[in-house]
Amino acid sequence: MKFELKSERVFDMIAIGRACIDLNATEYNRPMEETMTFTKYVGGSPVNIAIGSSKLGLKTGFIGKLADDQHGRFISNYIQNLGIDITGVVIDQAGHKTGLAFTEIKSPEECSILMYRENVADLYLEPDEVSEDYIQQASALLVSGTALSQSPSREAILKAVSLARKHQVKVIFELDYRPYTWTSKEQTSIYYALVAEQADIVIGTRDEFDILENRTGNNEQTIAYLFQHTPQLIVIKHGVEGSYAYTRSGDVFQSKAYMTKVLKTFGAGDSYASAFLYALFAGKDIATALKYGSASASIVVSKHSSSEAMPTVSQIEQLIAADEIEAQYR
Ligand SMILES: Nc1ncnc2c1ncn2[C@@H]1O[C@H](COP(=O)(O)OP(=O)(O)O)[C@@H](O)[C@H]1O
Ligand SMILES: O=C(O)C[C@@H](O)[C@H](O)C(=O)COP(=O)(O)O
Repeated sequence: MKFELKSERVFDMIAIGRACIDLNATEYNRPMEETMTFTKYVGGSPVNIAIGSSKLGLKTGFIGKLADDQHGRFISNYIQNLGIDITGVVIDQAGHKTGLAFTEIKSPEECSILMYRENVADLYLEPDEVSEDYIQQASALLVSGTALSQSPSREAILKAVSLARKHQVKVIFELDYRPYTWTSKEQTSIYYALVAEQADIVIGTRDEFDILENRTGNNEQTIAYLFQHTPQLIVIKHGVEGSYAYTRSGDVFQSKAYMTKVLKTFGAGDSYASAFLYALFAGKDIATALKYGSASASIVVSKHSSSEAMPTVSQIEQLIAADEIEAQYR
């Protein structure tokens, strides 16, 4: 079964939200207190997904506010060099800073992120900086949940979603829950529900869907709730236990995670989303798209970064093919 995402537009997908800096511990397998050097990468879930999709061949754009500083210019140059359209990028004029994420890699199982997100430029995107002309040039708009955490970014996102719906641009909502940017779970749930109920595709981990629903639930309860509204496709990830896709027509698809030598666990979600969406755009069926997402995540968790490590189509296909051959001998 397929899910039609592609339409004849200038861009396949425009992502909206944050573009920041990841500083990943260079000496890993130790606590951050003992880490002396960090390697710099572009980071931030929505821009990571744009980077991954662009690397796989999607025509991608990005809407977001960047700080008018060295980090902002690094991000802008990096994504432009990858072929991501930056027409929708706005440069902050009020002295706000680029968000930083220091990542601690204590062991492959024990990773954490220390985020510096006070007065970050991305959360100052104004509604009037979101262009209707730009959004209508895309087949799909990818929205990050974190961008709903504060005004004026919150209103900018709500405007983008409403413009997308007006112009039949498919809305993909990546829940991307980062607790430190929110005041309360109650508040998160209200804004998450507002966008999830208007989205075509909702992607998140089981824990993130619990945040959306403000309860500890299960996948059956989630789909019963969301299919009363606009969503057509719901993807629920369960970490190493694999992931599920549910369609409004009642089909359920499942993919296992592809086991690998894990270096760190972060980056899994963004690489998963970019390859899953790429596969849908490429006309693959949903079951195959789940494999692409899972294989892509497996590749990224074995590497040091989230953005730079995003795989190519052939790396993903080789991993899936190798696993299928191996399965014959299991
Ligand atoms: N340790 C792992 N090894 C291989 N694949 C993994 C691992 N952890 C996650 N994945 C893959 O990445 C996907 C997303 O991971 P998950 O942890 O659920 O998302 P997030 O990074 O958004 O929290 C999973 O469905 C799985 O396919
Ligand atoms: O999203 C951020 O601001 C930080 C990311 O760049 C970081 O690499 C990360 O946490 C990736 O998250 P995940 O893909 O959801 O694991």
